[in-house]
Amino acid sequence: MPKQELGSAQQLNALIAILARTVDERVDGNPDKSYTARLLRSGEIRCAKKIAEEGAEVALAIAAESRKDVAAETADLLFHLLVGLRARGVPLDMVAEALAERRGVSGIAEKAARQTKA
Ligand SMILES: N=c1c2ncn([C@@H]3O[C@H](COP(=O)(O)OP(=O)(O)OP(=O)(O)O)[C@@H](O)[C@H]3O)c2ncn1[C@@H]1O[C@H](COP(=O)(O)O)[C@@H](O)[C@H]1O
Repeated sequence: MPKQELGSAQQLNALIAILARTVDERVDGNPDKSYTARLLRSGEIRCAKKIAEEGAEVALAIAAESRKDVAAETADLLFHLLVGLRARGVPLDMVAEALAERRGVSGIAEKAARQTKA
């Protein structure tokens, strides 16, 4: 399988930024006309349930469906994650910070450090 291209990640990054802005704009949107506005209006628990549902769909797609289905389900999940983050008032900066803090730290080393502390 070819390695992930940096250009593809940058394209996804740009699209996520645009989508996050759209989600922001929908906070005061009309729930009769906007799915995002409706979901935001329905509260954090509803957003959380949608994320769980979409996450399970990604998992099923990865296990047993086509690559195209995996990509489509992942797009659904990313959208619902953005809505859930907005519903909880978690800015993308905070997620970026959490990811940046882990950069270069192996998951194996991180788990070992946690087990030493316990
Ligand atoms: N990326 C998305 C996106 N991905 C998925 N969805 C919607 O998410 C919904 C949930 O998917 P499901 O398969 O679970 O459908 P469902 O069972 O009918 O949903 P529920 O009744 O359980 O909520 C569907 O209605 C999809 O259309 C999206 N809706 C909107 N966007 C983006 O958000 C923008 C703003 O959309 P509106 O807020 O609707 O104007 C759009 O232009 C898109 O760019």
